[in-house]
Amino acid sequence: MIGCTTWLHPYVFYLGAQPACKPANLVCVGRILCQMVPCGAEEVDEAIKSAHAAYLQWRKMAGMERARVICVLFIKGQHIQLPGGSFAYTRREPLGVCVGIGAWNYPFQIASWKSAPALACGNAMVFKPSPMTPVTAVILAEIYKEAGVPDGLFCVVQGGADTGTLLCQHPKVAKVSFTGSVPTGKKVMEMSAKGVKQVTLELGGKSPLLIFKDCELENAVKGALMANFLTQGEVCCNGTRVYVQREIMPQFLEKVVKRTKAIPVGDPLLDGTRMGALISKPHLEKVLGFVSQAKKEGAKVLCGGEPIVPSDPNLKGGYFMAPCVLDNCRDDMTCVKEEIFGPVMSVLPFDTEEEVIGRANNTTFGLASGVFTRDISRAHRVAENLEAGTCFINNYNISPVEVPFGGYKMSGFGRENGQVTIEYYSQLKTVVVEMGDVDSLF
Ligand SMILES: NC(=O)c1ccc[n+]([C@@H]2O[C@H](COP(=O)([O-])OP(=O)(O)OC[C@H]3O[C@@H](n4cnc5c(N)ncnc54)[C@H](O)[C@@H]3O)[C@@H](O)[C@H]2O)c1
Ligand SMILES: NCCCC=O
Repeated sequence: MIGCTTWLHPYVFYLGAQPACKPANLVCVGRILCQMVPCGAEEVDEAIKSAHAAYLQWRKMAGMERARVICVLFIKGQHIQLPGGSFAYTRREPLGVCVGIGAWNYPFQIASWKSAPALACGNAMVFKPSPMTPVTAVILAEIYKEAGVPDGLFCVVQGGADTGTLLCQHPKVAKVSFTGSVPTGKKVMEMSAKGVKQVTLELGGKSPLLIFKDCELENAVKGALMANFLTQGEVCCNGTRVYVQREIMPQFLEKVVKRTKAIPVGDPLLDGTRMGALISKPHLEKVLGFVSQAKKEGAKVLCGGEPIVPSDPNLKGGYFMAPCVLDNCRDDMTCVKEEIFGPVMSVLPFDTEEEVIGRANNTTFGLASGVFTRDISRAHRVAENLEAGTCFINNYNISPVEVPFGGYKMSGFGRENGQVTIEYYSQLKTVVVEMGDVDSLF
């Protein structure tokens, strides 16, 4: 299998174990979508070697040539004039074989956000999806192959922590781009440090959303729902700490609860559905555990927070829950401090701008943030003062690929998307050119 675009060990992957079933259904109702055996040291080594062989050809191609198969961003160096007509220039060169390790919540998007800029900059990539979502990275490999990406340049290896460890420790790997939780991110950074490999870390969050009394309330309510319930709340940058200025709290809660109760939960392949099942039974139990803990600590459940069985008998056994709004929250509660990664919104009152900024920043995370206000000066002042990699003004969870995305503090470093990504998938070579004689001291 060396040299193929998709790294599929014959014993690794059984796609379509139940071909009559729709994938989303299979995930929803807990039936088997596919089975796989994790890649071990031998397969990981073969995948990296095949990626390296492809890289040696790919790196020599001009951007225009690579653009025939992948839409290449403008990659350019600088010209620097020196005394006496001499000059220097810089070249942006690829790093080599990059590793991508993905989380389960946005499996196709994560694989694309990492591999597309990596390949565009002239690198190869070996990608390991989460064992919870092994399929879509393979589909991406097939798309690349169809587009003309050379064999071996984008390889998919399957597996969990052990396979991820082998990838991070492999001496031929130049960079690891990781998306996942903070504890795993720390391990990835530690392993990469031993080999002095570059790292990008896209980690978890507990982002604040600030709603001022001068906001357009309907938009703020819609924004709060987008910030909490998109993709069942399994979104790293969700604004799950919703700070609402005290004067508008009653109206806000009434509207937010009414809309939350009306969210259609069920089969995500149906047009009318707005929320599907959570990723797994243990994850559902973990999210429900956060709701129980919140109640014990004094929060009031205004709606949701319990498992639900949709009326469609095909969905029985799926990991569905009713989206939840928690009132009476305080900053010291577990539901306000920890990432829940499910459809649970914690609402907290505030009085002044200064106070709420201090509270919003009082966290080790710093992935995203949001503010709803009609006051343009306040909006930009708040955006400047919030310690987060993104601040959404009068909306939430907008992530087009043209716009850089990434964290502050323990939410990670490095950026994905936008022109700046080039800096994270290339290295700068300086070439100094002497136009006169050598002025030697010796
Ligand atoms: N910032 C972002 O862009 C972003 C995007 C999506 C998800 N996330 C975060 O991801 C988390 C949820 O995803 P998860 O549960 O899959 O995270 P996770 O950390 O458990 O796993 C992420 C990936 O790391 C692999 N892995 C586990 N142990 C490893 C090890 N020791 N060495 C190398 N690889 C290892 C896993 O197999 C998986 O592929 C949440 O915290 C969420 O906020 C962040
Ligand atoms: N909006 C992109 C979020 C990816 C993280 O979960």
